[in-house]
Amino acid sequence: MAAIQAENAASASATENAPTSSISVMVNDCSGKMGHAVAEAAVAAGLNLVPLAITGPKMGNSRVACGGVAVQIIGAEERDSVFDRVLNEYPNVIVVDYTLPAAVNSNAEYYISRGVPFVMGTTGGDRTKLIDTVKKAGTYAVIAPQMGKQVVAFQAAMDIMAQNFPGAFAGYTLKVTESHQSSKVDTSGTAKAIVEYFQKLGVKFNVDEIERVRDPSEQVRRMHVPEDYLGGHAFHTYKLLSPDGTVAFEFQHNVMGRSIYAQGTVDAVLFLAKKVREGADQKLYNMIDVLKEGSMR
Ligand SMILES: NC(=O)c1ccc[n+]([C@@H]2O[C@H](COP(=O)([O-])OP(=O)(O)OC[C@H]3O[C@@H](n4cnc5c(N)ncnc54)[C@H](O)[C@@H]3O)[C@@H](O)[C@H]2O)c1
Ligand SMILES: O=C(O)C1=N[C@H](C(=O)O)CCC1
Repeated sequence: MAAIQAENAASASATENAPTSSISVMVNDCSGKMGHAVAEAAVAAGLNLVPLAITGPKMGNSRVACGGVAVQIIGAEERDSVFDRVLNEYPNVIVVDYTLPAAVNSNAEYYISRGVPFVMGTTGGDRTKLIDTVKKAGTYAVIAPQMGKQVVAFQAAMDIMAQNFPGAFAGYTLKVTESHQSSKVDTSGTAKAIVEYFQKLGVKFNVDEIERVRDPSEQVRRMHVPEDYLGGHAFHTYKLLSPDGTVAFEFQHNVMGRSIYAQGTVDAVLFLAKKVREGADQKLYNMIDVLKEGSMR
């Protein structure tokens, strides 16, 4: 730990005067694709990146550079000792979780047990249990399957339409197609969230009907994903058709790379740090709450 801290002291000086350097953030797992993007964005924004992170069980014992900060990656089986060290060194730490669906609920329960505020960007798991557990614990958290601010704005527009015009599209059919990098193990959490709005609008559709495209050649040929982004993209198309086939709607949001999510996650961390400092009554937030606060960079 001392060696890593010494190595990071030099790079930390670059962010010494950053207005946000007082906010310490631990990104689990910054050796993963999204976690690494967030860690780099956090350092670039002047946050104090904790040089320790948790990865999958028995997958630790490595180091990863994030924006010039060397982070020691330790397996989840050692999380108690890791958090003992982190909480001693960074008592006001905020944790960011970009792990895997299988870890969502247990990781959230662990952060709650250690009393740390967290931003849960990982999708999947038992979302009802996740929300209920955090609500019951009263832990400060931002939980969202989509951290890209502009996509969240689209989500909010869908939410407003569903709240104001429930049943407006009753009888319409819906086709949802999502394409992500072939390594993505779950169905798009964003698509699942958007489907809930269409359901409130009266459309009969189940998340099991969402078409997942994961084959790279099909993604290039059919979805027109640029080859450079086959390893990191999120293309979503929603097609609505009236019962008599004479009225059609199509909504799309296509993201290449991970920058939009990384920037949104940093906004979520800054937002949550403010709520913790203020001792806000509300503890559990989503990304629409972050957008509504308006204090985004
Ligand atoms: N909210 C958003 O805007 C958003 C954006 C992108 C990705 N995601 C979600 O983030 C998650 C990760 O995506 P990715 O592309 O980075 O995947 P990835 O496979 O590249 O990274 C996942 C990492 O989690 C680690 N891990 C597994 N179990 C763990 C555990 N118990 N504790 C700690 N770490 C563990 C793995 O070792 C791996 O390094 C997915 O659920 C994805 O849907 C959300
Ligand atoms: O790359 C991913 O994985 C993404 N996951 C989120 C989802 O499942 O909706 C957000 C988009 C990218």
